[in-house]
Amino acid sequence: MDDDGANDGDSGAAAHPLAREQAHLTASRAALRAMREDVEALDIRDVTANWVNAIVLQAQIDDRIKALADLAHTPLFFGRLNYLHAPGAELAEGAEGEQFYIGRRHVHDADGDPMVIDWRAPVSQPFYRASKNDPQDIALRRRFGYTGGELTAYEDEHLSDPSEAAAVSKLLQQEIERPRVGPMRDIVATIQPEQDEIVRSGLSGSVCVQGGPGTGKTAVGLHRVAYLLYAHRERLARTGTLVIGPNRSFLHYIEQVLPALGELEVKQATVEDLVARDGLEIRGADTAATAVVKGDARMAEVLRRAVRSHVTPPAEPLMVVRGSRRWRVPAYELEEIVAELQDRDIRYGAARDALPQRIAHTVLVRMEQAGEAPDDRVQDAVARSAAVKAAVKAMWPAVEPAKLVLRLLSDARFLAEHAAGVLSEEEQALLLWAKPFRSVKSAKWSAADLVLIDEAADLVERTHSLGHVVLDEAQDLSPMQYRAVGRRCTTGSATVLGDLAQGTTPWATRSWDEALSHLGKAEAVLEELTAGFRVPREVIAYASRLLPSISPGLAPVSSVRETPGSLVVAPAVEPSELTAAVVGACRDSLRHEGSIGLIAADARVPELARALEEAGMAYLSPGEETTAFSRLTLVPASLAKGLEYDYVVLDEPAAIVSGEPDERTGLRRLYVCLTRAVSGLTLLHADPLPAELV
Ligand SMILES: Nc1ncnc2c1ncn2[C@@H]1O[C@H](COP(=O)(O)OP(=O)(O)OP(=O)(O)O)[C@@H](O)[C@H]1O
Repeated sequence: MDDDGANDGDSGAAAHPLAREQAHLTASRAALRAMREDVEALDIRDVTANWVNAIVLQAQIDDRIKALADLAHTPLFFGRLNYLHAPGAELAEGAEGEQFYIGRRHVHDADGDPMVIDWRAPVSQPFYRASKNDPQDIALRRRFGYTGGELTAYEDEHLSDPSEAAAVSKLLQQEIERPRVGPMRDIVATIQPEQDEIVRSGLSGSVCVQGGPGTGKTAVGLHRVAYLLYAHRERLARTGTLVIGPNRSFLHYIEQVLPALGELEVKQATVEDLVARDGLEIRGADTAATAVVKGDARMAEVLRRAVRSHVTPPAEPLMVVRGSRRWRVPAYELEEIVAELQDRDIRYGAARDALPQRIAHTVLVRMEQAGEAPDDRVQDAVARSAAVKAAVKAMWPAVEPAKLVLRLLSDARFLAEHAAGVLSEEEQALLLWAKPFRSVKSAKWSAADLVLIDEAADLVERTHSLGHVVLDEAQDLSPMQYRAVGRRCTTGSATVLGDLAQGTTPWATRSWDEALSHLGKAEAVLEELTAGFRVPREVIAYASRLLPSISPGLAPVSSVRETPGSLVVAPAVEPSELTAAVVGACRDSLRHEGSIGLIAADARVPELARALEEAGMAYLSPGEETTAFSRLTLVPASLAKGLEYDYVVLDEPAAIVSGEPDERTGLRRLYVCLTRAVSGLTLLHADPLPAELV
């Protein structure tokens, strides 16, 4: 057999393929070390003009050194491709094939020849996409297996050999099934073809991915950012990228993935972070009914009208005095200027800034007509004169966004004036505070209020737009929140990830078309992921019983994990015995390798926390990293979304359902909780299980 035929064997013989691959790994590591040493040896004393430059340059060098680190437990390369012909070369008869090792980052030798190719490079793409049906000029695809940082196995596919049957890769399966501990990790070695298409889709277009639990949406979103930064590094360094997730614990859970891929610059935030304003804290909460109205896209029209209502046509002519002369601009001319600015598609604040010069220009025209020869300085002086300033203030006063929203929520007449024909009287009543607040500072703003203020702020002054935004768990956003995210990528593109069946807010997304239009990305391409990488087949089948009630029409996930015995539904116990039974189930689960999540209705969490403490079992909060000391996390149902654990113990499903304002939301919350397990789910209950599950 040749180089590519044999599989495992002893690495003693230098000629053995495995030994040769190990030697390439050793050489690549040495080359990476040399690259790092080159950077470390840079002496910037002579090239920087001042200390600011020096600090900036040194920071860049430090980042580069960090990026060149060789992490002992992350394989430097995980695959190899042998092309039939040299890629890019004319596919002429006799053109030579080439061989590439695919890894997390580019490594070259002292001559600059590549030893490892970045997974994001175009030549790496067939590693993810080529198949027997479409070999993409690949003769051999080799996957490497590692044990504790050592290269110990490999597996070959001869994609262009018609005599070899297509087979499921064992190494791939093992990698997918590796137990989970700690934060989320990257999936560069095993990105699937349908995922890769999303990861590598172009920067100019937006993509929306509908996918059931565990289909890799979050993973795909993060790898897409890494890919875009590789393919469009300069542009995105200028314009910026952002990943938006539902809450802090989720962001903690995913925050390691991009740095592990060498990308340190990507910001992560919640929607609340985006709309946060200095000096305004969230101290209030809305009822569901009020929050629904505040999150409705029609609020944008109410705000638009309210902002524009500040423009008042002039009642009197304007008189500007210069030296011994007085210049008069009649009211109708001022009105024309105002009308012209109102018709233009510019922000309220920008129009206000333009107004003094417009008025001054009119005065200048008059001066010229009278035979004077005023220059730009005269125009500036007129624009800055007290008379013009006063006129501008009267016609186009400054609008403070928070004050405007304060007034809308406190002043029934002001609200009615701008909501007439847009919101019903009942809806207006829901918006008004029972006891109005006096000032922006003392008001108990809710999360939805800050989104309204953000919308108002954008009417006054254009929000800064980024180059690319990834929006995860999008299904929970209100239309007004979609707008808030959308204005942060007006000039860029977006990747929207979500699952309609996991929407647990009263305003949850009903259709992606609708959501994308609120986001301002109606042209986004809708993709669907259906292969599940997290939840074992038995467990996802059980959870999918809820689908007809929570999201009719959505196809169930088909799991790639065959784990017999992964689902245990314990018989009902007496209510007084439930907590003890749950603690016992946690103890049993801890006998397995990996992380354990105890998920319970929020209201049950304090009691379970006490019981765990009494039993002497240490536990973590969601998003906290598992340690040698504790692998058990106590998860309130409201924070379970997006997270995963090897083994999940699920406490009292009926309480999770009844913990939500309505039954559909309750069942959706339960669906989220049922789909967090990678290897096993144990369900304990005293109350009857929801009928939909039985
Ligand atoms: N191609 C893959 N190879 C290996 N593991 C994968 C692959 N795709 C996804 N996974 C793993 O499957 C798990 C679920 O992925 P992820 O959290 O991205 O799913 P999701 O669709 O966002 O789920 P949810 O809807 O529950 O938030 C993660 O552990 C992820 O690393």
